[in-house]
Amino acid sequence: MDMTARPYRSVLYIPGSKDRALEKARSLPVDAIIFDLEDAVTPDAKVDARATLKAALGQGGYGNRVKIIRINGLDTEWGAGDVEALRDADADAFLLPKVNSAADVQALADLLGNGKPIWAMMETPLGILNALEIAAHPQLAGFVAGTNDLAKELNCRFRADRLPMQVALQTILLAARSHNVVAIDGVYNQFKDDEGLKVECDQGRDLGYDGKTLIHPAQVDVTNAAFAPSEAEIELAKRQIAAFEEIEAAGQGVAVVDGKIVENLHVETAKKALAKAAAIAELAK
Ligand SMILES: CC(C)(COP(=O)(O)OP(=O)(O)OC[C@H]1O[C@@H](n2cnc3c(N)ncnc32)[C@H](O)[C@@H]1OP(=O)(O)O)[C@@H](O)C(=O)NCCC(=O)NCCSC(=O)C[C@H](O)C(=O)O
Ligand SMILES: [Mg+2]
Repeated sequence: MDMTARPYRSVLYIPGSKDRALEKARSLPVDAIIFDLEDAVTPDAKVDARATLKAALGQGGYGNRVKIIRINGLDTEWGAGDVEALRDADADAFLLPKVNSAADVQALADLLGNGKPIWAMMETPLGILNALEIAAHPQLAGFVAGTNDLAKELNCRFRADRLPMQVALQTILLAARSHNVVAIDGVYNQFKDDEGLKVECDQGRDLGYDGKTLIHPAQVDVTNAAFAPSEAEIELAKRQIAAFEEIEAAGQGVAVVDGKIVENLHVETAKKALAKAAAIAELAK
């Protein structure tokens, strides 16, 4: 299931129980929203949150943002009820927490029964080790790294360079790219620290992630900028394409731009960057 043909720079979690946040998100320049029924909602608010969220989605106003509902795990007392209550809601995908295997994805697919795209939280050691089979599930369209749960499960420390997470982050990405699945990086918990957020965004972008999950509106601008092609990247892409076209017309296969070779594959990357910039500009209209 291909949901990759659009930007996912910023993916904001909104507690499904909070009217004010559900309202606020209608005006935020995020590419996608995760309407959360899991960790952002306390147990005593979980049942009521279903109706709150269904009403907000029914009311609409989220424009071209991708709408993803994160349900509670199917092994909890709320998971199946979440699906029952929201199966027909106006959402683009359902996000399942703590996915360990393709069988977990299939269990949600069976419950949904409507073929809706499924996204998986990648946040357990077993889930990471089974990333490839999870990505291969025909209904699976997106991965979200759950770096808080992963840190808890691994018993690793939070570090600015996320060294203990690298194997997991890269495994998620390898599996996603093997099966045309969207890959979104985990949250940055210190939501008032723009500098630290930028460092982590840049690392996620360097690794190849499509975007980052956010917990607060203050994180949107830094993230959108980090996951968009920069002016310099756009300018370079245009020069690479032009240079390659020129040498190709002369019957050659390798151009040189700024002292570096440019071959067919680099042109593909350059064209992708321009297409992404155009898609971002289109979203802003
Ligand atoms: C972190 C927060 C609890 C902070 O809330 P608060 O103190 O209310 O923030 P502000 O007063 O600064 O809010 C300013 C305005 O912005 C709105 N707001 C705040 N957060 C959001 C949001 N996420 N989406 C939309 N709007 C939001 C407030 O309503 C204020 O609006 P206004 O009144 O008009 O000025 C809070 O930000 C929060 O609850 N964030 C979400 C936390 C969350 O979703 N957690 C679960 C996801 S993270 C996770 O589970 C990761 C994964 O599973 C893993 O394992 O890693
Ligand atoms: Mg989690």
